[in-house]
Amino acid sequence: MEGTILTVNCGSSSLKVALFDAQLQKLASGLAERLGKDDAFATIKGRPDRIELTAGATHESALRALVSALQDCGLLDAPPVAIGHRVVHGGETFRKAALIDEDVLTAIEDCANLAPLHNPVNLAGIRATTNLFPDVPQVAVFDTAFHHTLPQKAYLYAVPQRLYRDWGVRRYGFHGTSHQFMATEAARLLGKTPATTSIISAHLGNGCSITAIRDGNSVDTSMGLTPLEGLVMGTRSGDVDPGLFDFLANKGMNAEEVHRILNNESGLLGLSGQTNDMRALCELADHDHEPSRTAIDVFCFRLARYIGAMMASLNQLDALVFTGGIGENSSLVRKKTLAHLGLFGFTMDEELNAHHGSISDGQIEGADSRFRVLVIPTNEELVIAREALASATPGSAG
Ligand SMILES: Nc1ncnc2c1ncn2[C@@H]1O[C@H](COP(=O)(O)OP(=O)(O)O)[C@@H](O)[C@H]1O
Ligand SMILES: CC(=O)OP(=O)(O)O
Ligand SMILES: [Mg+2]
Repeated sequence: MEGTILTVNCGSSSLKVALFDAQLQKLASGLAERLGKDDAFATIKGRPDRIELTAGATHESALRALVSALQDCGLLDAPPVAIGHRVVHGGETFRKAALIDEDVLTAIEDCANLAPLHNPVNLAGIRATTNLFPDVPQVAVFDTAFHHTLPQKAYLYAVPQRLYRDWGVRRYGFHGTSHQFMATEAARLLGKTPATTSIISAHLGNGCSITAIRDGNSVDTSMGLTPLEGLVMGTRSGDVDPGLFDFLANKGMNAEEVHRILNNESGLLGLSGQTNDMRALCELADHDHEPSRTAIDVFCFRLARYIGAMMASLNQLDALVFTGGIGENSSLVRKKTLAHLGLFGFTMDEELNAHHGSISDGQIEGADSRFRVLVIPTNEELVIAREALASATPGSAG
């Protein structure tokens, strides 16, 4: 079949789009940043000129500008055949991608109280593309869907069960499209099928999460009710003692302030006092900036602890996989993390770790390692495009 598939990933102040052909080859991608601010702008990858956006540009106006830039490139002369949207929280309602109609929109709205930072902007993106392309099928692809196989022992918090029954308080997990892609890619690289492959997938981007995947199914993951739990992230704390809330309340802080500290001012940024950007932190650490070293140490140690914890959910481990901007690019983070895991039998090949980019199979473990360790670039957009095509035009996608 012919035609293109547009994918849309709306973040709080950014918007990422990608365009694929019907064979799921990427044709173009674009990014709008600093939305809502005076200096909002957009770019199409590979093109030097910035697309100026009006001050305070919304997701809708940015999307319109990016679509018209794609049209100027001759890539979107006809409307796409399907549009896939990343939707962060699908609660317990969505176990797979859903073709968007009024009921689905209402259900996504209902999940918004579980992800107040993410779902409302995801909905804004859906409304924007609906206005631009009213006749094109739109598909919601949920971060949480891949984790619907979590067993109860992994998703229940040890709090009164009525919190789960009445309000849906449980662990959901996120970054599902990336973890799912890792399961498929790792199986391919190992010459196996996903259904018989068990991995630990570490997605380390601005948001970070780790998932134990047993025979292709998510069986434990580090993020919980919201994308705040678990690993140290760019600006999010990950795990803290829940007693901290009390403590800060007694210091006079309200819920909003505590939320801001833990979501926006913590993680690598909070520890280093400088930046949430791992690349910049590595440079600072090279120049003996002690707080940056500390930030990297805490990040890697937390990650190593979680890798250990994920082993409890598996009965075999075919590979530990690193992905996301940090996982794919930071040899230092991989090295420091694996250094904590000698007792499990992990070893690393320094050369392979430093130069994995030139090696197509992604291998970085040492010859004597008990387990394979792989570096695999993630491709959430491809998963979204594939799901969108499959849901919008059943029978056409492989
Ligand atoms: N060469 C590199 N070395 C270390 N960190 C890197 C490198 N390249 C990118 N990163 C880090 O990856 C993170 C962004 O990851 P990415 O997956 O692109 O984020 P997002 O979650 O927004 O998609 C940033 O912390 C960035 O500094
Ligand atoms: C759910 C989540 O953490 O997403 P991101 O990594 O895009 O912030
Ligand atoms: Mg990314």
